[in-house]
Amino acid sequence: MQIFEKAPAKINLSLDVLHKREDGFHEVEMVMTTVDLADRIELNTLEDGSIRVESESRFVPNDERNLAYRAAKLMKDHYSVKQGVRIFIEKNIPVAAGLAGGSSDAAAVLRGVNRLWGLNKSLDELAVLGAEIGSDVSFCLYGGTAHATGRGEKVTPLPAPPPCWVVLAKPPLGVSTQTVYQNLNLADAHHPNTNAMIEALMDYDFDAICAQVGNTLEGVTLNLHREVGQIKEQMRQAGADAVLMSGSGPTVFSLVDTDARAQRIYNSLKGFCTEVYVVRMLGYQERT
Ligand SMILES: C[C@](O)(CO)[C@H](O)COP(=O)(O)OP(=O)(O)OC[C@H]1O[C@@H](n2ccc(N)nc2=O)[C@H](O)[C@@H]1O
Ligand SMILES: Nc1ncnc2c1ncn2[C@@H]1O[C@H](COP(=O)(O)OP(=O)(O)OP(=O)(O)O)[C@@H](O)[C@H]1O
Repeated sequence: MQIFEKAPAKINLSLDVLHKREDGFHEVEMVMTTVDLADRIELNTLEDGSIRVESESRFVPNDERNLAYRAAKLMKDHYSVKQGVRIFIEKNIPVAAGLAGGSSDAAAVLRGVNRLWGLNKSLDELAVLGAEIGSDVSFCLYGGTAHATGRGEKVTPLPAPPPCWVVLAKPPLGVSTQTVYQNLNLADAHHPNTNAMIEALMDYDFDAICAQVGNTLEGVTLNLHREVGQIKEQMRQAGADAVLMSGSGPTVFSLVDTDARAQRIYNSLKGFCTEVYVVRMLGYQERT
């Protein structure tokens, strides 16, 4: 049997870090949404019980370090499944970019092997397993737009934002999420107003959403990599309605409500960094 799953990237419209916890993770409060830049996952049953990962991308590991492999292994062990799976990842989301590419691949594999192996588990049950793989995996399982708390694994759905264009630009460098959290000094960090962002979504108010974007981790990555600030400035000058770094970075996104301005921002960045995308906000839950 063969099935396909779509694994969309996420952006953090709002990311607040509250405090460091006893377990080393940080308590966060985030508003996240999916965008139409996605990896494509192909799954085939392997009757010999093995798990294999393949990708044409040279940036992703093809062994147990791959989050997609870990997702399949977790499902196989947890539900005592005899069959195996070949996972092919068509990698379209930039790696180590702050767009949750690996987490979304893992979530797609959880959903996919659930179907492939006929397990019929609920998304809520899969989300509990997903949290063992990474903090963003639970959100990626549901997709859409959501409020995420805890270390990111407690997910409550929110209404989709009004349709708009999202321009994504990643400078040619990767960022380790762990390093960014380690370098965060909460005493002088910026804290976005999460409640105001949730209200803006409830009101379906694009201007209010743009006014409320904010990310506590942005200052850390800006200090580490000046390219992030340069991209932000370039996007602002080209007419973006809102500009923010996603997750721990280094990808910066802008929100724009006309395609002409989205194109202008895209053109202004093309000479500056090679990985630039103009995509739609998905907002609602996207499957397969
Ligand atoms: C930056 C975000 O992507 C925003 O959506 C997430 O907070 C990070 O999610 P993720 O990449 O799935 O992160 P994980 O794989 O769970 O954790 C990677 C590392 O980031 C740090 N980490 C992550 C999440 C969190 N709430 N607090 C943390 O301090 C920890 O040092 C952890 O070892
Ligand atoms: N399927 C995968 N796709 C991409 N990276 C993977 C995958 N599996 C493991 N990795 C490893 O995970 C690391 C982080 O990659 P990823 O693209 O998920 O980062 P990210 O977008 O910054 O994630 P987040 O936004 O959740 O912090 C990379 O160094 C990569 O080697």
